[in-house]
Amino acid sequence: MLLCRRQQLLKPQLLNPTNLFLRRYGVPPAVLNSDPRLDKTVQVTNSRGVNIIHDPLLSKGTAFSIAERERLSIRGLVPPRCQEMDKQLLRVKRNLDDCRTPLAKFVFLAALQDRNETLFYKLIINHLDELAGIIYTPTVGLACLRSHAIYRRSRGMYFSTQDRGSMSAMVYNWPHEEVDVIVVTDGSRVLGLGDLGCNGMQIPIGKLSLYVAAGGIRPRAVLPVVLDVGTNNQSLLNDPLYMGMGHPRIEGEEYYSFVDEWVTAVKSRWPNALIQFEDFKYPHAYNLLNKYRNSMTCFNDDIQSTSAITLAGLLAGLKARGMKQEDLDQERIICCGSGSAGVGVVEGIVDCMVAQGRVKSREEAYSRVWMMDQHGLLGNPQLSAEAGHIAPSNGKRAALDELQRCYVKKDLPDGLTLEEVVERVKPTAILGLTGVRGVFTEKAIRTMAKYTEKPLVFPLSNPDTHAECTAEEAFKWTDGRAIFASGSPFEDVPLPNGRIGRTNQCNNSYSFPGLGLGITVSRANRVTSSMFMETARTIADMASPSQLKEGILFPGVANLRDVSLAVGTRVCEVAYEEGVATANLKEGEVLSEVVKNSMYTPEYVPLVHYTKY
Ligand SMILES: NC(=O)C1=CN([C@@H]2O[C@H](COP(=O)(O)OP(=O)(O)OC[C@H]3O[C@@H](n4cnc5c(N)ncnc54)[C@H](O)[C@@H]3O)[C@@H](O)[C@H]2O)C=CC1
Ligand SMILES: CC(=O)C(=O)O
Ligand SMILES: [Mg+2]
Repeated sequence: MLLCRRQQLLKPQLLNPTNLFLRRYGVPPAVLNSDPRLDKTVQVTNSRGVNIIHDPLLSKGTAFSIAERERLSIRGLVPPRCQEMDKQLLRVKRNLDDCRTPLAKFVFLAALQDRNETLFYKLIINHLDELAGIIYTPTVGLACLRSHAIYRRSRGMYFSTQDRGSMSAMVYNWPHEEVDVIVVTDGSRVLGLGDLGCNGMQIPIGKLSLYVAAGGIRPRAVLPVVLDVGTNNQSLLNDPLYMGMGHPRIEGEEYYSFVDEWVTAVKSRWPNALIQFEDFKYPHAYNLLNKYRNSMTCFNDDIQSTSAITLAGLLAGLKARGMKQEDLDQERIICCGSGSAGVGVVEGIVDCMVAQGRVKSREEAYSRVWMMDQHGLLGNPQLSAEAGHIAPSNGKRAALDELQRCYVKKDLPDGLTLEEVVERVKPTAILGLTGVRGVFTEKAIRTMAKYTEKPLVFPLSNPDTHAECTAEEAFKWTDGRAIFASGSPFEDVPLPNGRIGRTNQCNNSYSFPGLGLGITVSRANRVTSSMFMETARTIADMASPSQLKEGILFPGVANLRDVSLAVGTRVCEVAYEEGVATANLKEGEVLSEVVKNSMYTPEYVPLVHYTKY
């Protein structure tokens, strides 16, 4: 009886039972097979009435058709006029524009996401340029700082120290069977803002909103997670509104076995899900990546996808100066910050130089990069002593790890200041991954500009208040000659000669949505290094010659969906080339079309009620 009724409502298109429909709507194979006419242009639910209105994945607000209201028992529960999405968009945009501060906009958008995800994503996609800076950096940073104060409704899952021993049961509390992408943080290094404990939840939420809006992952297939292992942030611990565990962070073996329990639990329910590690402090970030990268589908965003976009910036920067991508070995690069992101970025650069074959060895590639940390240059302490002064780093710097040691400059004194290094090295590019405002000093940048016609100045730390310098400073100190890219958005800068100093956003938001798209479409069982290098190359090729001439390295944020499609397609190809793809391609299928067609677009589809008795 029910099936007959349902059949009347469905479009008469034949579907292959193995297609995405199964995954998208959670219809059991038995049902699908009994009704081959089901089409992905309908959504099946076992909810009814007010439960539909209050489910953000199903709700259409005022847009339910009269037929839907009838068959879903929601007649009278919404205002009488059936208003389509265009009217709703008008209303929410007006309301949004009335919000006075970025944080108020953030709260408004979060509430919209909690009411109606389809409308939320439509709004975000239509205004990506304007709204990426609200749901993502810089405003998401502020939202993390204030998360305990602006809390309205829970989103995602929290696993805390009081959940040890229960995680494999807890994962079944998540209401959705299908999870494609999980972004997980322990809140230990949130952007450049430090340890924010479970307030860090806003970061996985924001990242996953971009996974959906830019990468076309389905909203019901994403899961934001916080691992609450305590916090060392005393002001949060003292705050009566703080919602996380009220103890200092657990460390060492206790910490790693906690994460291990979570990984095991998640893999037991969603063995194919991609896990993105996000904003874990150093060295946990590396230790976790190294522990899990060869046994499951995971990557670390700060280490690996930041490396992809920064490499893309450098490769495009070469072209913007009339050189070729293959000339990367011609660069002299100072990297301020030798933590997770810094080391990840320089390793990606070295990998690329080696792959290009212009350097004879990895060691030769290391020689093109000068690494600094808060104690100055990673150099030779012996030379500092011989020069008669104690290296500023002496006794203060923790022992360098294996990767950091590769970048130590034996021919330069340890602990040299940035200005001293710039004077000696005459860099062509300077990268900031310190999380500290003002690290790029006027003297350092002016000196750099003395020796380099078009210096690449990349203050990549987030949010904008923690950038190593501002766009205005970079252009002023280089007489408008800088090629500028920052982690958080900066406005273009009008220059005295009437030209415009173009700013670029060099943020992993250009890389991770496409990576996730390619990985999930190919069902890759591993995330390989080539995926990141190919992501870089793909993005580096996207700016037009006229844009490059103006100093524009990437398509604007408004084009993130196109960037993700291009990256997703290339990553998918790499997955098949390297034999890590597990999804079967059908004869004659064109990969770019498969990827494109799999991308979620926020549209209302007819809702169908179905319960299996
Ligand atoms: N644009 C983007 O896509 C991304 C940007 N980032 C940003 O990078 C920053 C760092 O992130 P992580 O590497 O994960 O942090 P981290 O804590 O692992 O590393 C920070 C590094 O900066 C160094 N440092 C601190 N003060 C310094 C100073 N005055 N001079 C030179 N070095 C100094 C520290 O010694 C440490 O090596 C954060 O602000 C984050 O927002 C991170 C990932 C992606
Ligand atoms: C963008 C990013 O992942 C970060 O700043 O940590
Ligand atoms: Mg991050």
